[in-house]
Formats: sequence, C-alpha cells, structure tokens
Amino acid sequence: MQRPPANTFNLEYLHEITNSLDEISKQKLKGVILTSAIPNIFSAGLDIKEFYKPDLQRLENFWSSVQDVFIKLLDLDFATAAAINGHAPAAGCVLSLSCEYRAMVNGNYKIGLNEAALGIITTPWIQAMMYQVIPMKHTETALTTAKLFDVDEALQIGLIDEIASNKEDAINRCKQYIRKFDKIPLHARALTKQRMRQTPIKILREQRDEDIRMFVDVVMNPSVQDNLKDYVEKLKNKKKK
Ligand SMILES: CCCC/C=C/CC(=O)SCCNC(=O)CCNC(=O)[C@H](O)C(C)(C)COP(=O)(O)OP(=O)(O)OC[C@H]1O[C@@H](n2cnc3c(N)ncnc32)[C@H](O)[C@@H]1OP(=O)(O)O
Repeated sequence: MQRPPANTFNLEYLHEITNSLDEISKQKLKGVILTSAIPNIFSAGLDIKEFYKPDLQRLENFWSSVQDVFIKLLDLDFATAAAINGHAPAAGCVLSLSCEYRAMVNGNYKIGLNEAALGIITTPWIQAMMYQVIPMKHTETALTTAKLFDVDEALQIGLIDEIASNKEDAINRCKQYIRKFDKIPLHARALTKQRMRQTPIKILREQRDEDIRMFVDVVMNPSVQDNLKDYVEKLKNKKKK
C-alpha cells in the first residue's frame, strides 16, 4: 500500500484495491503479502473524511466498496499474509485479519479495533473476523473498550503470529508461511480456507444491504458526527503540540 500520508482507505483507493485484487486473482500466484510503503504506518484505517459530514450517496457507495474489498480478500484462493510494518488501527487491523498470517515489526506501534472510540460500531462480519483470530472473550473486551494493543500484547493475545525485527524480516516470515503450502493441492487449501471463513463471508454476501444501512445509520447519528468532529480535531492538533 502506498497512499500517503497514512494509507487510509477512501472511496477511490478502495476501487483501486478491488481492481488490483481482480487482477491478481487471474494470475496463478502462490500467495500475496500485504505491506506498506509508508514507514511506521501499515494503515490508519478508513479515511475519516469519508464519513465526517458525508454525502449520503457517496457514504453508501463507500461502505459497499469496503464490502467488495473484504469479500474478495477473505475469499482469495491463494495464501495471504500481512507484513505489518507500523500502526494498524481499525480497518488497518481488519485488513491484517483478512490474511491467514500476520508478522508485525517490533516497535512502538498499535494494532486493534478502536471503532468504539469514534462512536462507530463494528459490524457483525468484522466482529467475526476478530473472534476467528482471538478468543471471543478477548474480542468482546477489545471491541467494547476500543483497545489498541502494543506489539507484545498483540502477540500474547494471538492477534499477530510473530514479531519481526524489521520490514524485510516480516516479509521473509510471510514468505516462509506461504511456502508451507508448496505441497498442498490448491483446491483443498482454498476450499478449507473458504469453509473456515464462511461466517464473515456469508454475512457479507447475504446481508449487504442491511450492513450498509447499519453503517449509514450509525454514522449519520448526530452524536456520532459530534464525536468524529472531536476526533478529527484531535488528529489535526497532534502536530501543533
Ligand atoms: C473494514 C472496515 C473496518 C471497520 C471500520 C473502521 C473505521 C475506521 O477505520 S475509522 C479510522 C480509525 N483510525 C484511527 O483511529 C487512526 C487515526 N490515526 C492515528 O491514530 C495516527 O494517525 C497513527 C497512529 C495511525 C499514525 O500516527 P502518526 O503520528 O505517525 O501520523 P499522524 O500525524 O497522526 O497522521 C498523518 C496524517 O494522516 C492523517 N490521518 C491519520 N489517520 C487518518 C484517518 N483514519 N483518516 C484520515 N486522515 C488520517 C492525519 O490527520 C495526518 O494528516 P496531516 O498530515 O494532514 O496532518
């Protein structure tokens, strides 16, 4: 990913990602590694500008495009791994959860689902992605407290699989993970993966409209907009301090 300054996902970037995923799906790849070209930030999540004082039509398109990206990512036949070389809050964390394996670079970085701090609710397919990786009990506490884990905590809880010393090491660990499947028949691997992930995939496929409605209703709530205003201000003021 290379969308400075923070690899946030806006509508256009989501379209770009969907197109790239369509393109790579046509190729006979062994695996894909997601990482960031931006030092210290894997992805800062969804672009808040998309849902602070939004245009309603664009907001619906935006969430539908989020759904497109994650249906595709969850369902990729080949192996997927994330070399998390920096902060990965919110959708940045979800992106890594869509992968089968996560190596995170050691550093003063945070990863987790902090949506509740913004007044946003994680929809059921995102919750399912989290509790398929870490235990339900931890998921509930993490989501309701908007917990962002440091790298050691993330390893301890199982949110990441390994700690890497730098980006290159993280990518090498991802490659090693992908090589595990060299001798496994592709269709068996792919079908097993799809069945393991059927909860979020099914919700995404069968409850799309409801999911969009839920997201839009939450975001358009005046108190959520007030919260977002404060959050955006805080982000802007960080530099002034
Ligand atoms: C798949 C669906 C998932 C479910 C829903 C998810 C909702 C979300 O994803 S909402 C977004 C939540 N993200 C966050 O709360 C992260 C906010 N950002 C940060 O905490 C920090 O930026 C960082 C820890 C990631 C990085 O800190 P650092 O000091 O290195 O950089 P900054 O100066 O803070 O940021 C650089 C630049 O980027 C802008 N920015 C950061 N995050 C966002 C964002 N999510 N949306 C829009 N813009 C963002 C930040 O304002 C800075 O901009 P300027 O350079 O113009 O000041």
